[in-house]
Amino acid sequence: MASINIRSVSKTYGKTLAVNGIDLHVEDGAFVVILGPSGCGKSTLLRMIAGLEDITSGEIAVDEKVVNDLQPAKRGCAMVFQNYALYPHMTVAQNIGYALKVSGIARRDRDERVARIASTLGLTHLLDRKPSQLSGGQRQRVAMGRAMVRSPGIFLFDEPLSNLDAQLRIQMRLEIKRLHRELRTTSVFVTHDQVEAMTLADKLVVMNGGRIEQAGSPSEVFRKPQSRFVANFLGSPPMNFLPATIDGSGRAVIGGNLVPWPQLVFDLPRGTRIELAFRPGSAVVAPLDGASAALPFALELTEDLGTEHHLHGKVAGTAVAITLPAGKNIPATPFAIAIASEDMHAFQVEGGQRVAPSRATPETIMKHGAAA
Ligand SMILES: Nc1ncnc2c1ncn2[C@@H]1O[C@H](COP(=O)(O)OP(=O)(O)OP(=O)(O)O)[C@@H](O)[C@H]1O
Repeated sequence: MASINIRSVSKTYGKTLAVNGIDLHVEDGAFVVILGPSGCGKSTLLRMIAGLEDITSGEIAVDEKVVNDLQPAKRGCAMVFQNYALYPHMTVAQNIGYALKVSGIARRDRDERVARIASTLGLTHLLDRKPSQLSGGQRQRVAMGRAMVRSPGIFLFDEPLSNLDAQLRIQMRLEIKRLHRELRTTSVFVTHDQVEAMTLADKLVVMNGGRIEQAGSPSEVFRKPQSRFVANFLGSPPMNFLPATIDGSGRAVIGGNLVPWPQLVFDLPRGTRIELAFRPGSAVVAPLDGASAALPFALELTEDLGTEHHLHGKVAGTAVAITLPAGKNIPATPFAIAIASEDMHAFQVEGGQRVAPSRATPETIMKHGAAA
């Protein structure tokens, strides 16, 4: 096993800045997932760790040894690709054992190791088949076996599940999780699938435009997104964003009305444009009586998904979607939606950074008025 230290790493292709000053520490035995939209630089970063791309500036160290100029084979990394990259003319056993053969390991040792790995991955009965005689999931397992056979210090996964159908994806995801629990090999896994990222990661790294937007435990990143980009990227259905303006006393105004949360006082100049944001599942139906901390909701459309209802409508002219558990009654009359103040996030329009309300004290509530 090994740790990885990435320090101020950048990569340019001609005029394209693919990776822009990344700092990242991957602890020994950790499972780090790099998540981001297409083109954000995640594969380039992974390929630089593997040694398949030169580093334009900065350094990458494995166990504190700088590997910038080290050949891929000497870095102790094994990579699993999206397209499996199996040798079509070799059997499963030969594919898995190839790296051992090349490095001169004796036949008996080789067979033993291949048999052990095949058994771990449930491939024993397929050892004599060629890749063309395997399903997508089986091929992916062979690719994993080929990576595991050299007992690398680091596994690098480049979207390994994206060619599989939905059911197989879930199955392989669980298998990768089980294998990591068993082997504890330091792993870096690149994906644009947020469910994969949330379920596999010890540490989740969200990338955008060649930079890290946020890194932390999946629940921390989900619960406390540090930027509008992260807030919008994680969660399905996505977060709702309500444009608001800060008034002279630090309170947010939406559609000409003061928001009904006295706790939400921001240390921002009057006129600053922000967005208040909440997850669809954070809202509950409330009476439209003006007494509760709730926003009037103009319902337009309801979708019944069996386990939950999706309610689409508007709050002060902005499209909003909320989810309610199946079995909850949807009022026929106009209603409001209530959201706990701690479930409300706020982001500056300028730059998209998270803004925290200044600490609400009884004095601030007295000063600004308890509108709730
Ligand atoms: N060999 C190359 N030559 C020129 N530009 C490249 C090369 N490889 C990648 N890029 C560019 O670098 C940026 C990052 O690409 P990269 O493949 O790392 O993104 P990604 O996040 O892995 O995307 P995807 O999820 O689509 O694979 C993109 O703008 C891409 O077009």
